[in-house]
Amino acid sequence: MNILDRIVQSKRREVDALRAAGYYQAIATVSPVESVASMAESIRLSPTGIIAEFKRRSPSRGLINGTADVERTVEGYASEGAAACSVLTDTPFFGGAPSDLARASRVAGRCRLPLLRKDFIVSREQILEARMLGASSVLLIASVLTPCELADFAEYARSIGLETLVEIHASDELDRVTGIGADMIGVNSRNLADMSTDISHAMRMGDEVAARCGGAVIVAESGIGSIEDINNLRQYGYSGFLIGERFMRESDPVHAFHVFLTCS
Ligand SMILES: O=C(O)c1ccccc1NCC(=O)[C@H](O)[C@H](O)COP(=O)(O)O
Repeated sequence: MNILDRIVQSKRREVDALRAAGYYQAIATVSPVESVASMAESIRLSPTGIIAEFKRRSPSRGLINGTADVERTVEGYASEGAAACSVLTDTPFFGGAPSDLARASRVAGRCRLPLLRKDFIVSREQILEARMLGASSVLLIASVLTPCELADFAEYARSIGLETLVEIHASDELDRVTGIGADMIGVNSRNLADMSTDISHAMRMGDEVAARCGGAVIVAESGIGSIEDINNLRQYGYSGFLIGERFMRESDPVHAFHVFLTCS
């Protein structure tokens, strides 16, 4: 069992427990946070295309940043030119929480910054929760969902005003994601079998994804470390760039973002 299988197994248990405790019924009665701008459109119009991620820890790196404040970081990412922010809401593996998304959405709403709920979605309830907490999009990971679940979750997200970033790693997953109306297709350069990250993986897949994406925004995910990486990825059809560790590993992620844009 690789790390993704372990995370998804744990997530299914977590969702079952929350359902049994009546949590999802309770949040369905709350008024949703006003929805913010389209993430796909924001990436298309953005000079940077960067989706800056708030990630405290990860299975591959352990603790990355135990002190950064989510509101201050999201506000700073927005003012430095991020096209969108990704907020990890998984607790056991990434040290995040749904409350991080709620806090991020307070500042994101003010600066019209789209937020991605970055989690391991295995049920419609998590998608509704994302909407209630102020996300404008959710991540759907193709390899952990059946074709029916993938199509159903994409349709459900759309029906409640959320966009989808549908993630693949290998080109044989492309067949499953074309035709479900994904707003964005992400290619994750992290190999979850051995945790290695190599952005040339995204480069190799770029042309094929671009040819078959049906107009979706194409996002390169993981392992991006410099503006040069971004410029290289752009040559292969990418216009969105999901970056976490490069910023979060510094004590001041906003300053790291600024330096990345101006000095790398
Ligand atoms: O980051 C991990 O170790 C990880 C392990 C298992 C599943 C997912 C994982 N990461 C999620 C991501 O996709 C990244 O947070 C995101 O692409 C940003 O990557 P990076 O810039 O390399 O932090």
